[in-house]
Amino acid sequence: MTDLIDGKAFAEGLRSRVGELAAAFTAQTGRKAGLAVVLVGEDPASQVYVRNKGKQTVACGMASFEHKLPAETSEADLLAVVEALNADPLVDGILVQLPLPAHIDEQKVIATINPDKDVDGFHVVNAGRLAVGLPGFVPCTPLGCVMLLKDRLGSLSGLDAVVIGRSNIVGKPMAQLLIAESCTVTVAHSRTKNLAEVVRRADIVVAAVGRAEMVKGDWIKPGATVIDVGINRVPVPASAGSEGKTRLVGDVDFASCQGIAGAITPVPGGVGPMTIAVLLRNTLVAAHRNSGLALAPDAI
Ligand SMILES: Nc1nc(=O)c2c([nH]1)NC[C@@H]1CN(c3ccc(C(=O)N[C@@H](CCC(=O)O)C(=O)O)cc3)C=[N+]21
Ligand SMILES: [Mg+2]
Repeated sequence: MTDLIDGKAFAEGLRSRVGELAAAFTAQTGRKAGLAVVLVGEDPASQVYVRNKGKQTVACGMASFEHKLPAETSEADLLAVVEALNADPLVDGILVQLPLPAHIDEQKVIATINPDKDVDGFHVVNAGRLAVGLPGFVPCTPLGCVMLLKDRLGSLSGLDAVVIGRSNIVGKPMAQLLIAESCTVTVAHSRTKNLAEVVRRADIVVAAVGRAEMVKGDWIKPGATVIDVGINRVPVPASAGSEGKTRLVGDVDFASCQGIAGAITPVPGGVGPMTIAVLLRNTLVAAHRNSGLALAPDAI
């Protein structure tokens, strides 16, 4: 039997703890913890995420500041918005929605965010802190994955983990976090030889390649825990009334893992909701640090 890892339910629990601590923060400081989200352009998927983030931020008792800028916004104007948010004492966390339009240098924008407001954990200072084991902000998706893994497995020490994907946003920080949990970590990617065989060694598989249903059930060691980070919108197979319809699938072929994996995250309802919940958690941590207030490291 393959268990379902219910990321949606876990994320709800995390958000309710964040909500309680956010209320305590407001009682202590007389203000709400604040998250600013900057969206450049009109990408429909990005608009959905930004709207969900805004709603969940408010539902947790935090302040949401949304900055929607036209697709033609110049890099200089975007940098000026980020600098204004850096200087705003009501803004604890800043998220600039990626990807940005092609005429804007993403690295330059990320480098402009104050690392202590970088709740995405994308700034090189936070990547460096993670790499050397200093406290800092950890990217939300991989941190959410580790929370789900520890909830399922307890200690991860000594387990073989294979991360498929080497992005700065998921694959690399995921590998760092799993090393910190004392896993034996392999980072596989599009050039990996014998990928199926490499994945077959894993007790933990984290799929973050961005290719719909690429990881097949016969790549999975029986009983392994499978975390699917992929969010791919694919056309629904042709049938009456299905024209133009799409559905979300992960990077893992979910159906073929049934009866083989010990546990698997679904898409939707797995890692996605955790990403937003961890973002709110990081924002609350930022609010405490930036106000000089203590928050126990294991409080959330
Ligand atoms: N600076 C920045 N930080 C991000 O964290 C960031 C970003 N840019 N750009 C876009 C990606 C994508 N992302 C998701 C968040 C939640 C879901 C999520 O909640 N997904 C739901 C389904 C949502 C749906 O139906 O489309 C689920 O998996 O159940 C998905 C994707 C954050 N991102
Ligand atoms: Mg890759």
